[in-house]
Amino acid sequence: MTNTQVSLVQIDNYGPWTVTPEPRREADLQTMQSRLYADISQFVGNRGGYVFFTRFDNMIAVTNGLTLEDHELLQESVGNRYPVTLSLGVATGTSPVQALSDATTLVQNAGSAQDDSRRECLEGRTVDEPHRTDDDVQIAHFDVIDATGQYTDELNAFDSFIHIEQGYAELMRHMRHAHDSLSFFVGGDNVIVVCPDLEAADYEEAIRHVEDAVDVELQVGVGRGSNAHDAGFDAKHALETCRADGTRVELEW
Ligand SMILES: Nc1nc2c(ncn2[C@@H]2O[C@H](COP(=O)(O)OP(=O)(O)OP(=O)(O)O)[C@@H](O)[C@H]2O)c(=O)[nH]1
Repeated sequence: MTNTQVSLVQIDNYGPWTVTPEPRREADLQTMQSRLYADISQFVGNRGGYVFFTRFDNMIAVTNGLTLEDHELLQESVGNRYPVTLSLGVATGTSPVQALSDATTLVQNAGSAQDDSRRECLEGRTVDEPHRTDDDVQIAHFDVIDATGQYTDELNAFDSFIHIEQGYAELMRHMRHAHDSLSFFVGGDNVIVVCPDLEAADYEEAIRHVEDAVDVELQVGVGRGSNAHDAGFDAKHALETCRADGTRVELEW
């Protein structure tokens, strides 16, 4: 059974910082946000986790395998190298949505996102040995079938983007409300979904739902593992099987 460890990463007091002493140049904010995301992705990824940029000021990570000491080191390292600091909430559970909700509550209870006195809080708990198992994390990797032929090579780049984003928006809402899962756009036509214990029929239903609602055709590979990388890597292999065999749903276990 899944036991997903989810970390909420929130930049402390970021809103006020972006306009103090006066509004900062947008390109500088975009550069800082994307470098911070890249750094956190490398730190978490080197330890087997995934982090998603989400809203950039709030990022969501799957951190099975990372300890609270790892989280502290991330805070220290970012605090030493960036003009902003991070607060972190960590929670675990069979439902990724519930785990994220608990992680969020921990950060919210420590203070407002725009409270100057709340800095570098670290709240929560991790899944530690001997409780870790090979199916703690379930990752589904969705992509749009033949996005290149349907959109990229056919429409202007912005209209392609609208189609892809519509598919993403419908999938993320449906997976959140019908299947207790967290979906994240990761570039191109790809969406990575952090799931509880779902079965092939659940993914088939979700794909049908998106096609009926917004006419975007998806395929999905699904993997399980003790951390996000292991589960996500199996999901990528399963997606390759979809591409090779023309199937819509492949589970790699
Ligand atoms: N983040 C991420 N992006 C990917 C991955 N694979 C493909 N992409 C992106 O998706 C875009 C489209 O690639 P594909 O999904 O292979 O192309 P397609 O035309 O949809 O073809 P099929 O998937 O075979 O139906 C690429 O340009 C990349 O931007 C992946 O594993 N991770």
